[in-house]
Amino acid sequence: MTDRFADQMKREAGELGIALNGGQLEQFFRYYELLVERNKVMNLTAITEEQDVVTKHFTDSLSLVKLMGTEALAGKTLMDVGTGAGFPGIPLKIAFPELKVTLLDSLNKRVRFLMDVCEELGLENITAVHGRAEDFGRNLQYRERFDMCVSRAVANLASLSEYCMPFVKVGGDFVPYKSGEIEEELEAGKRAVKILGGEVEQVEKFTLPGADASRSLIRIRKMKAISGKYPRKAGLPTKEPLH
Ligand SMILES: C[S@@+](CC[C@H](N)C(=O)[O-])C[C@H]1O[C@@H](n2cnc3c(N)ncnc32)[C@H](O)[C@@H]1O
Repeated sequence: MTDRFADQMKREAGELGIALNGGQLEQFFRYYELLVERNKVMNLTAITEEQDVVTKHFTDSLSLVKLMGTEALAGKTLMDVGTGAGFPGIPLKIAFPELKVTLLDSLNKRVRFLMDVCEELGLENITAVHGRAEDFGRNLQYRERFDMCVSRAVANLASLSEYCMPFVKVGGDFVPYKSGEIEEELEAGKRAVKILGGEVEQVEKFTLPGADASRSLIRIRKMKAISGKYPRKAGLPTKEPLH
């Protein structure tokens, strides 16, 4: 691991109130190496420059603590829908080893990559599963079983809520990671959130170190059990978003 990598990772995590030890820094660096290596043969990410990976993938993923704090994450169950190359789920798992994480993606090649990463990094209590959120959300092994569901760069709020809310226990939280101006999307998605038993509780806007682009985390609390009608069959949440 280079000093530059360790310094940047430590500094940016530190600014979030997360103290990473040497083993965790090694895990982040190995993850970065695997990402770049495997990206040569499969499409995992457009961001490959070391400093950008740290800020735009790792630190961005860890920003969940801005909303939830660090204490609230210990020992919780977390579902990451449409995790792709593992964001935000894997950085959260590295930083908070006691989290119990499930990574879900509809592209099997990516899921195999995630399994390799978990094995290489020696991560425990984390599983990567292949399938669509609309199907898993109906499976009783996953339905309303998680304290938290997170998702980054997968769909607009209305569609994404139908993907994610079914996984969250009553009293738990769904937290979408969003970029840019979100007011319109929030307005358009509010009704879907309500239909699915949720309530928008807080919006945390922030910028990443050294960047101007606006990022947002939305905390949506699950207030009541979801109707058996949802999620609708695969494809419908994006084709005909609830409104
Ligand atoms: C743009 S990528 C984002 C990946 C990662 N969350 C990130 O922020 O880098 C979107 C991912 O969502 C997955 N995806 C899209 N629709 C899905 C669905 N209905 N169920 C599960 N995964 C889905 C895709 O396969 C893809 O890997």
